[in-house]
This record gives sequence, structure tokens and C-alpha cells, in this order.
Amino acid sequence: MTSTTLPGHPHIAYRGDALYIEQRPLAELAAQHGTPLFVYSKASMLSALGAYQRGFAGRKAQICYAMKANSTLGVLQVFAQAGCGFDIVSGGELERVLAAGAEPGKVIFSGVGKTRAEMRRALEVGIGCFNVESEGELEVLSEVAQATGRRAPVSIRVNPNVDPKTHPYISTGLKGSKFGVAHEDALRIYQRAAALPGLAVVGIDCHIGSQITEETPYLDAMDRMLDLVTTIEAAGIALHHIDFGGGLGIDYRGDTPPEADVLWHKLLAKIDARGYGDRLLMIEPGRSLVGNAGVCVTEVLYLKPGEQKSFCVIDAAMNELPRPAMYQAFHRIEPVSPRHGQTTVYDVVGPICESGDWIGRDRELGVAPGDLLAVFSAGAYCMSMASNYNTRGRPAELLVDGDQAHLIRERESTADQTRLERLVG
Ligand SMILES: Cc1ncc(COP(=O)(O)O)c(C=O)c1O
Ligand SMILES: N[C@@H](CCCC[NH3+])C(=O)O
Repeated sequence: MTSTTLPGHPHIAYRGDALYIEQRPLAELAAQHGTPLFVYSKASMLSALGAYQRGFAGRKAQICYAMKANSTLGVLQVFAQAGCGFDIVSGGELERVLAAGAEPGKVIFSGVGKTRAEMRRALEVGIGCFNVESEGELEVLSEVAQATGRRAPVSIRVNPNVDPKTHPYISTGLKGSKFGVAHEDALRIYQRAAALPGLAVVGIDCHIGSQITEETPYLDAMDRMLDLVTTIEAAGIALHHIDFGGGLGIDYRGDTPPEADVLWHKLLAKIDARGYGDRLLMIEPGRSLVGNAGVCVTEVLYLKPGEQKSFCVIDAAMNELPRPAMYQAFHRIEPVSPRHGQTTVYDVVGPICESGDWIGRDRELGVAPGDLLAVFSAGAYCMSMASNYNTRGRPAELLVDGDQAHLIRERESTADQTRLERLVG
């Protein structure tokens, strides 16, 4: 039987006329679990992780999976078992990684709005580092740490002010961004951190944006960060680690981001040339580890010819596939069992009462009601951003490992959603 993989998706392939993820046909999984259904390939996650591990071979390095990309416990467990650390941004994420078996010392805590309660809990479990994003946060963290009789390990997130050339909503390292501190202010803020009694400065951090598909912004950001390392250490503040954030893009639509190992070969050359090759290197990849490991399987409900456009109405929606509505993002949409015959150009839309609820525009498809479609690149920033809008339940999620399919999240019911609410009389 001929096997045809899709670009960027080595573990998702047509075998004959059936779309498989690893050894399992998606049609069979949908028949067992219903739709919409998210299905992830474990091999795909591990091979994406492997590219980073190859890049860091022989180095002191810590890969901290940015779990905001996909925080389902079964996914976190894959990375915890592979020895990863985690980049978290809330107390909720902290509890989840602990539940998934993460080592607290390999957890780093990013985000501009950490609360005192979140800081206390993170100190109590002994996380590896707080990536502090403002002077105000430094002062509060020092106070909270002192009150708990601990010293909080900190890095300061610095904005290198390079343009990552991505969607403005996911660009984070430019002047004018709410994230991090300005490059020009970094030395002064490091000196303040070093003087605060509740803090122990351990590293430096940046994160310039997400879905970055060019290497130049990374190379430029590295130069800017290494300049700062020199300046800060000249002021007598030692930096044990350099955290370079995440952001590496994936192939959604013929995108050609650099391979993680190739990119890191070049970045490490810069680090070595400046004499910092002995530092612990940390990175926070999210999307590049999980994005192309997942598909969303959805059923065609209706085909609706319109005055100007024809619509293919599916049972998945912007609740669980929010990226097209939020960023006009492109996700490939392919039939799970292709038909051979006439095709029509459709806007693929969900059932939600918003015109923004579209998943794909102007897609040529040969489909009939009842057919299944696979929405690609659905492993990152889909289920982790899902909502219950229109009182829809969150879909089920499966993790496929070879010929095994593990249900890692059950489909959510309306009863699950209303459990926390109360009528008033
Ligand atoms: C601080 C931080 N680290 C890591 C990431 C992960 O980014 P990505 O999923 O693009 O690798 C993000 C999200 O952009 C982030 O805000
Ligand atoms: N949610 C964004 C990425 C956000 C990155 C988080 N800092 C996306 O789907 O592309």
C-alpha cells in the first residue's frame, strides 16, 4: 500500500485512501470516540524534542517545555518522562506539571502578572527559577520569599528589541511590549535584584515571540543577550544560566522554519565565541514540540451553497480551533478518507454564532455530509486555548503511541460545565 506523508507531519500519512496517525486510522478512532476529536502522536513529540536534544548534545542544557502550548496531563507526562523541565505561567500550570510528574527544580515561572499566592506556592515546591518581568515583581517576590524564609532564584526577562517577524499578537520582545524589561534598563534592574534580600540572581532570560520562521531574529537576539551577559557580569553579578526562550515556528502552510538542531548549532557557535559555552543553557519551546504532533478530526455536518460563497459546516469550531479567528491563522484541512471526484471551493466554518468562526477559507474539497476532515497542526494553542462558548463541551483527546491509542481527556459534558455554578433560589 502506498504511504504518503504530509509535509511537516512525519507521523501522519495516507495509507491507500485512509489517513493514519502512527499505526492508527483516524476514521476508526473517530468512530470509537466521536468528533470533534484531538489526536496526538507521541513519536512526533519525541522526534521534535530529539531535534533539540541533538542540538544540545554534550552541553549543559535544560529544555523547558512551554506548557501553555498544550497543557493536557497526558502530553505533559510525555515530556516529564523524557526528562524535560517546564516553562509555566500560572499557579494552575504549576499544579498540572506537578500532577504530571515534573521535577519542581526543573520548572521555570514566566509571566508579567504573578500573584503573591502563586509565588508562595512556587517557592514552597522549590521551582528552579522565576523569570521576573518587572521591577515591581522583583520587590514583591523578594518580600514573599523573605516571609517564607527562602531566597527566590531569579532571572530577569530582557527585551532584546529585535523583530521576530511574526504576527503582532505573538511578538513579545520589541520595545512597547508588555513583556520583560528594556535592554537599556537591564543592568540597573539586575543591580537592584542582587541587592534584594529575598532573591538569588541565577540567570538571564528572553523570549522574542512565537511562530518564528527565520533564523536572523534569533541570531540578533543572541548577540544582544550576550552583550548584556558581559555587562552584567562585569558589574560583579554572576549568571549561571542563559535562557533563550522559545518561539521556533512550525510548518503550517509550507513554512520553512530552521530545524532546531541546525539553529542551535549556529547559536552555540556565538555563545562559544564569547566564552559562555560553560553556562547552563535553557530554552522554552512550546509550539515546535507539539504543534504538528496533533490533528483535530471533525465531521462535515452540512454543505451550504451561499450567494457568494459555499460553506462546509463542520462540528469543530473556534472554541477548540481558535487560531484562525484570533490570528487569521492557516491550518491545513484534509479529508480523512478522500473521495475521487468533483471538488468545490468552501469556507470551512463551525457552528458558533460568530462570523469569525471560520477554520479555513477558500478550501477546495470533495466532501459530503458525514465525511471526516482532519485539521492539521492542532497540537499547539488549540485545546489549551479552548473555551465553552455557546455551551459547547471540550472535545476528547487521544495520545497515539504506535498502535496504542490512550484516551488522555474525556469529552466534556454540559453537566461538567455547570458543576461549579449555583442557581440563586
Ligand atoms: C515566556 C514564553 N516562553 C515560551 C513560549 C513558547 O513559545 P512557542 O510556543 O512559540 O515556542 C512563550 C509563548 O510565546 C512565552 O511567552
Ligand atoms: N496563542 C498563540 C501563541 C502564543 C504564544 C504565547 N506566548 C498562537 O496560537 O499562535
